[in-house]
Amino acid sequence: MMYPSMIAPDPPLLSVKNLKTYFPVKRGLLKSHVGDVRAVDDVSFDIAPNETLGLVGESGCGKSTVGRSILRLIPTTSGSVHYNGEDVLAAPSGRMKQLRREMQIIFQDPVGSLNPRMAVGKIIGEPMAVHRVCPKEEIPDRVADLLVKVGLRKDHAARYPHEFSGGQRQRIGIARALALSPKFIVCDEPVSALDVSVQSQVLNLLNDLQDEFGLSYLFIAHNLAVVEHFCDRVAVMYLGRIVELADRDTLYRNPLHPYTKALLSAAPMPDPDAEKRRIMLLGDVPSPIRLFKDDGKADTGITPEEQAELDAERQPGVEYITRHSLLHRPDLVPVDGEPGHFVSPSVDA
Ligand SMILES: Nc1ncnc2c1ncn2[C@@H]1O[C@H](COP(=O)(O)OP(=O)(O)OP(=O)(O)O)[C@@H](O)[C@H]1O
Repeated sequence: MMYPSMIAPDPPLLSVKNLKTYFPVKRGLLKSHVGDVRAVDDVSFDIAPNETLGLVGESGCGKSTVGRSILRLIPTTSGSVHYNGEDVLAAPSGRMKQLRREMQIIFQDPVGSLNPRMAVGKIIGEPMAVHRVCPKEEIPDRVADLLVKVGLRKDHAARYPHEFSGGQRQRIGIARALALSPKFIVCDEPVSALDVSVQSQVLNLLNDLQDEFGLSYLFIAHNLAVVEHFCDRVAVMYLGRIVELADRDTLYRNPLHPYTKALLSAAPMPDPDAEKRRIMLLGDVPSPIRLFKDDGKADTGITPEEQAELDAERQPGVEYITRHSLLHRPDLVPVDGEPGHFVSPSVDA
């Protein structure tokens, strides 16, 4: 199988190969196993030192599950994750604790992810104490330095999360992620819950911190416009699989997968001169439990009545793609003449 990884400079900091994370679906009194939600279904990519890879797709396509699987916050089904050449998924618990210092996460919801009963200084200082990164008495100074680095004040350490705005809370979340001097951070929709004006400030902060500390990011977002100025490469995810991967400029200039085209068509882009074809996605995302029939063909799951309903939504001048028609193979094929550009072939219904 062809891996999109080949384009990241060697050796990569993070290498994900054929990652699968399925959640069992259990039904009935006996809780029998009736199938699996294939949240992540054969995903491969690399991230180079100092690089940002964007992972983009609609809600439920499996982006967060990829991030959590890499950090071993949830169990994976199969595949491998290597960090600096080391097998993360097979690391014994003692080693995993050390690896966690280097691999961190910033969550979407700065409110829910900060303990409301802890002062900010404790929230940021606690990981330092647990991992014994320095003598205890040095922790307050380190916390103060981090607060200033993320654009807050030293005296904010004594305050509680509810005393801050959404953007400030996300800065606290970022300071907490930086507390252990990581090299790799999963940024899981870090600006989605923030006002647009605040979003760019937090993105600028993440950019500056990347330069200062040589960080690599897996940047998860549902909005292609957000990742446009932030990511070096972008992977587009649909139904547990990557359907297209390319460096940022290539992807925005020449999107090839119909799903990427539809996402770009829906995203508000800053270039008013660019003539944009309107492409809309129709219908629900198919269930990730059962995507294929026994003969290997795509299970579109659409009845003639549902098809008629979808047809009724159509407007003139707009190209429509039904989400059910977007099932695709897990392998990515290189695009001729565009190094580093990979796209997955569709599965015939
Ligand atoms: N713990 C779980 N148990 C069962 N199913 C789960 C679990 N976590 C996620 N899923 C399912 O896995 C699929 C992928 O979810 P995931 O949260 O990774 O998607 P996402 O792209 O990050 O979406 P969002 O942006 O809404 O978080 C969804 O169908 C979701 O319902």
